[in-house]
Amino acid sequence: MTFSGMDIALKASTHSSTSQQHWLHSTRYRCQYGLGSTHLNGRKRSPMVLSVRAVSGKSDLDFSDPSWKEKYQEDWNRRFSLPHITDIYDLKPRLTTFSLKKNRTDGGSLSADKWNGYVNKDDRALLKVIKYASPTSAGAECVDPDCSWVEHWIHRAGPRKEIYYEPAEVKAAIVTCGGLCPGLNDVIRQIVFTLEIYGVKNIVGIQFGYRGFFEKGLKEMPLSRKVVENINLSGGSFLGVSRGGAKTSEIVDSIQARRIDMLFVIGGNGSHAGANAIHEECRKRKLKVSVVAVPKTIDNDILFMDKTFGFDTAVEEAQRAINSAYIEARSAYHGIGLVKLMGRSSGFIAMQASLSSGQIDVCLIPEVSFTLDGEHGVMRHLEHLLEKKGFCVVCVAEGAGQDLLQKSNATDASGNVILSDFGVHMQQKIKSHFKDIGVPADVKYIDPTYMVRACRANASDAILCTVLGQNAVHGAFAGFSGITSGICNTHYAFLPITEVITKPKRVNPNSRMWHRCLTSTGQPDFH
Ligand SMILES: Nc1ncnc2c1ncn2[C@@H]1O[C@H](COP(=O)(O)OP(=O)(O)OP(=O)(O)O)[C@@H](O)[C@H]1O
Ligand SMILES: O=P(O)(O)OC[C@H]1O[C@](O)(CO)[C@@H](O)[C@@H]1O
Ligand SMILES: [Mg+2]
Repeated sequence: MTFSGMDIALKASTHSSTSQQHWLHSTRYRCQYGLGSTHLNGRKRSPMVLSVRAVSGKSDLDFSDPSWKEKYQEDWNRRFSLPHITDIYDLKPRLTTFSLKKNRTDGGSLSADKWNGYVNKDDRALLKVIKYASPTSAGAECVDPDCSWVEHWIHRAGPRKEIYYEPAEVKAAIVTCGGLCPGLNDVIRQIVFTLEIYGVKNIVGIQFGYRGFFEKGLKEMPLSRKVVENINLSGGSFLGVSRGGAKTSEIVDSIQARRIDMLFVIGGNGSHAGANAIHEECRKRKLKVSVVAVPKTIDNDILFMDKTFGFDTAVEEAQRAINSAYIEARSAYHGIGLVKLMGRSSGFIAMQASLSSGQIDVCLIPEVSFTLDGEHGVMRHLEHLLEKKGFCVVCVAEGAGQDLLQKSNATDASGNVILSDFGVHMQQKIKSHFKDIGVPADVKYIDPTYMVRACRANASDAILCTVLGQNAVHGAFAGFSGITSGICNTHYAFLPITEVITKPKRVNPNSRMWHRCLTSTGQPDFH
C-alpha cells in the first residue's frame, strides 16, 4: 500500500487484526501498530533478558563473569538505541528533500554525485574518552572496581539521506515549556528554517507551553521564515512558556484533533518527561507522530549533555552581578558582597560563574553540604577574610543549604518543590553574626535571578541553539520519536528521552571542576 510515495505496512512481528489496518487521515496518513512488543522504561525492548543493569544499577553487575563487559555494552547499546517509527511500522523510506548542494561553495571540485552531507545511520560518538588508570584517579567514573575501559556509544545527530515523512503533507508544531531560558527564540527560528528547507509548509507554534494544547482561546500561531526571521534578537519565548497543567491524554487529544505529525518540545527535565509521555501515548493510540525534544535549562541539569543552551549566557550574565558585588564589597569598609544565582538542585551556574569571574571567595552549592556556625563554619571564614583582605564576595546557588532552612511543602504548578530562599537567609545570617560579634560588616546582597535568564543568547549559545534546532528537525524526518537533541562530549547527538530524565545532572563534588572552583576561591571545607 502506498501513501504519498511512501510504502507503509505493519511490522510482521506485531499483532495483526482488522483493528490494525492502516487508515487515512486527511491528506496525511496515520498508522496503527501492534501492541505485542514488550516495553520497559517506556521503550520497545528486544525479547532478550539481560542479567545486568548498567550504570543506574551497577551493583547488579557480576564482575566475576568474564563476559560482564559485553553484557554491559549490549545493555548500554540497547538503552541508547533510538525509538523509531519502523520499530512499529514496516515503512519504506524515501530520499530526503533536504539538500545543501545548491549552497556549495567548493567551486565544483567534488562532483555533486560524490558529495554527501548526510549522517550515516550507523555513525556513533563516544560519550566518554578518558581511561582512568584507577578508581582513585581524580574525577574517575568507573563501571567496575578495576576501572576498566568500557565504550559508551551514542548516536550521531544530523540529516539522514532517507526520511520517513512526506514534507509537503507534514504539519509540525513547536512548544516551549518550563521557565525562560536564553536562546529559546533561536531554537524556534532554526526549527522553522530547517522544516522549510525540507519543504514543510504547515508549521505552527503552540502558545504558553503545554497549556496551549488545551486552554481555550490560545490559538495556534502560524510560523514561517518571515515570521521568525528576527525573533532571536530578543530574549524570552516568542511562543510564551508556562508550568503545570499538562494532562498527557488531553494533549494527545489535541495533537490528534490538530493533525500534528511532528512535535518539537523545547524544555527542561519536566518538559522532557511530558514529551516522552506524549510520545508513548501517541504510540498507544496508533498515531504516526514524531516527538522530538530540545533540552533547555539555564541550570544545565540534563544528564549526558556537555551543556544545555542558555547556560553559557546565564553564567555570563551572572558575572555582571558578581562583578557589581565585588565592586561594592571592595569599596566598602568590611564589605561583604553576596550574590544568589539560580540552580534548584544543581549548582552549575554558581560554580561556573565563580570560576569565570575569579572574584568569589566562597561558593555554596546544593551538592556540597556545609555548616554556617562554629570553628569550621562559613561565618568564621568570612571573619577571617575580613581580617585578611578587608572584604569578601560570596556566591550561593538557590538550592544550597536547604537542610539549614525550614522546609515548605509548597510546589509550583509543575510539582517542583518551592525552595526556601537561601540568599535572603544568608544575608540575614551574615548581618546578625557580625552584629553579634561586634565587628562591622557592610553587606550588599544582589539577587539577579530573572535577569540571567530573560536575556538574549550569547554567541556560543546562539550557535548551540542553531545546531540543536536543526538536528531536532533532522531527527523527526529520520523517523525518530521520543528522542532529544544534545551536545555530548563535543559531538552533536540524539539520545532517547528515557535515558536523560532518570535524574537531574548535578555537580559531582569529586569532579575536577569542583576542585578547580575550590582552588580558585581558596575556601576550606565548611565542616
Ligand atoms: N513527569 C511529567 N509528565 C508529564 N508532564 C510533565 C512531567 N513533569 C513536568 N511535566 C510538564 O512539563 C512542563 C514543564 O515542566 P517544568 O515546569 O518542571 O519545567 P522544565 O521543563 O523542567 O523546565 P525548567 O528547567 O525551567 O524547570 C509543565 O507543563 C509540566 O506540567
Ligand atoms: O520562577 P520560575 O519561573 O518558576 O523559575 C525558577 C526556576 O527556574 C530555573 O531556572 C530552571 O528550572 C530554576 O533554577 C529556578 O528554580
Ligand atoms: Mg525542571
